[in-house]
Amino acid sequence: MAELVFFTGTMDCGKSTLALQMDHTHAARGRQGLLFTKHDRSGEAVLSSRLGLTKPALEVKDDLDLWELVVEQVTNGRRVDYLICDEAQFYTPVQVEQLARLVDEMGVDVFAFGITADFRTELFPGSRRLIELADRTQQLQVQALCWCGRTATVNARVVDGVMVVEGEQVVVGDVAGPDDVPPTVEYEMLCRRHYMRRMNASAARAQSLSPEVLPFDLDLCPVPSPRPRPATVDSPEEGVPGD
Ligand SMILES: Nc1ncnc2c1ncn2[C@@H]1O[C@H](COP(=O)(O)OP(=O)(O)O)[C@@H](O)[C@H]1O
Ligand SMILES: Cc1cn([C@H]2C[C@H](O)[C@@H](COP(=O)(O)O)O2)c(=O)[nH]c1=O
Repeated sequence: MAELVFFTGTMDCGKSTLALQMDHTHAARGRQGLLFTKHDRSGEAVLSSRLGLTKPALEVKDDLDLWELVVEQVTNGRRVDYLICDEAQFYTPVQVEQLARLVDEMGVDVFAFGITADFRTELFPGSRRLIELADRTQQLQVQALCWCGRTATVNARVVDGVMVVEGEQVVVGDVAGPDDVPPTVEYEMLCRRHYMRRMNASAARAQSLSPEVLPFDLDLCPVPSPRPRPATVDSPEEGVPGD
């Protein structure tokens, strides 16, 4: 039975990598699929993973009718067993409905990948529709970490080093690496607690270095280091005082 599955997680948790892996696995068994993406960081019509894999994909413009496209392919004699849909948060709700119809009426498996919420913690319209319609919504196993070591659940936007909570919903961008010079807009994954306090790594570091701050201010420990301490499964909060 064909399925509509939404694979989701924060930015940088491996969604595009999984998308390419699933394509590989299904293609290796002789199934035929189509790859779609929208606004990939690497440019138009490409599906790219931070692990270095890339593959050509069809760019989903707002006016693209996914139902029509697949029906046309099948009418022209091409087999379409599955669709890989990356950056699905950017698809329109109508396009998500077209994907659901392809599952139900054409028996095509649809594997969609995307983040659920934007930098304001509000759902993207495409993700909302996917959550509403998917047969299954699956959280990715690899989770990004906040600078404090907790599991990150929010994608914060950082402009010129400062976390912001207002602006356009869509601004294509990347997460910063430990040694990167920050570009104007970048994203940083935070736990809810530090998102609510507007405390990204650089803000926490700046506060901890301020002479006005008492050393026992519990909010400021630990000082964020370039590489966050991994949380353990048994005691994710161990050694993280202050919250
Ligand atoms: N040099 C590396 N070695 C191992 N893993 C890496 C490396 N660079 C990035 N990653 C991993 O790649 C994943 C991000 O992959 P990607 O598919 O691009 O994420 P997403 O599509 O969710 O934003 C993260 O889990 C990250 O830990
Ligand atoms: C939070 C947030 C993200 N985006 C953009 C930034 C990236 O280009 C993509 C997410 O890609 P990834 O493969 O999951 O890393 O979404 C945005 O436009 N607006 C936002 O609020």
